[in-house]
Amino acid sequence: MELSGRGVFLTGGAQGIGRAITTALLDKGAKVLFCDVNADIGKATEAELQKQCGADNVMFQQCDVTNADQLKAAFDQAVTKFGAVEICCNNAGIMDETIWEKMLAINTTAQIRGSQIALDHMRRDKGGRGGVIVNTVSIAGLIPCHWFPAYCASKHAVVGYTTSWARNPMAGAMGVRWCCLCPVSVNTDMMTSLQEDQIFDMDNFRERAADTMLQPEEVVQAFMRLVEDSDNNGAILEVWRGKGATYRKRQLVDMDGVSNPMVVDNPSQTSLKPSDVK
Ligand SMILES: NC(=O)C1=CN([C@@H]2O[C@H](COP(=O)(O)OP(=O)(O)OC[C@H]3O[C@@H](n4cnc5c(N)ncnc54)[C@H](O)[C@@H]3O)[C@@H](O)[C@H]2O)C=CC1
Ligand SMILES: CCCCCC(=O)/C=C/[C@H]1C=CC(=O)[C@@H]1CCCCCCC(=O)O
Repeated sequence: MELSGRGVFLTGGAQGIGRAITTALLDKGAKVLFCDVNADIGKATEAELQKQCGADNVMFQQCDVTNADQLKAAFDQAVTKFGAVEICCNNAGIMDETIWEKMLAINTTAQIRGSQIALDHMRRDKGGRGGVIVNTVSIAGLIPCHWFPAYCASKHAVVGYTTSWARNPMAGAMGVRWCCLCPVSVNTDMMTSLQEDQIFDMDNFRERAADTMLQPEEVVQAFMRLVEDSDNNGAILEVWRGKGATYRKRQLVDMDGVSNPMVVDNPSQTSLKPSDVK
């Protein structure tokens, strides 16, 4: 997928992984509306990115993703500003077991709602242009993690949701691809500001996390692979330090959309192209 001129909607973009993704998309010529609950950091990021990439290409909107009306209004603003949204990144997330219901509302419910809003807008069978929805999950969406059971559950749910839509028999007609971005620990505020009571067994976690920590830019490279490779749908892309990004699962698709999916589990098969699919 060529990114130049594409409209993007991204949540949780004021800092961390969301900001890094926004910056990389702008560098490739896309136009991004990012939202965040934190207005101070959001506005400061907007000012910096507008200076770097042009005031017309990037815009911030304050939005609490757990508020359905605010989320829809922010998405609609991106559509109005750019003409269409063809890339949607549901990225906002928190890690705090003490407020697990709020965490599920942000990490799971809002990512599902954001996906539904994007699908309604993008689907070709209802007049849209098609597109790709990337949900920022985590390795914690794929394996059990004793440090944060509720966080882990919030992420597993998103993997189930995202990959289920990818398997929809109407996927080809809808022309919308679905992807899960699954990094291990990343050097962002989420990790550096983590307090003792927010997870279990913190000392053990810190030891493990320190050994595996990625920089946001490494996650961005994986994100770009998901978005730019129009041949995949239902992709679960793991990102580990030292190993780079590896597909756990994806479906190869026809060039014109997402028909004839073939599930590929073996990373050695991931160089297959749709023409290889029988
Ligand atoms: N940092 C890490 O080690 C990893 C993070 N992730 C995931 O990556 C995503 C981004 O996290 P990071 O950039 O690391 O964290 P971060 O804390 O640096 O950035 C998250 C952003 O989301 C925003 N946000 C939080 N609640 C919100 C709400 N209700 N409405 C709108 N925005 C809200 C925050 O204000 C912040 O700007 C999250 O979904 C997280 O679960 C996945 C794997 C590892
Ligand atoms: C290889 C062990 C890494 C464990 C610690 C870690 O890096 C955790 C990072 C988390 C921060 C936010 C997330 O979403 C990350 C979850 C990653 C879970 C990895 C669990 C791996 C294991 O149990 O061995």
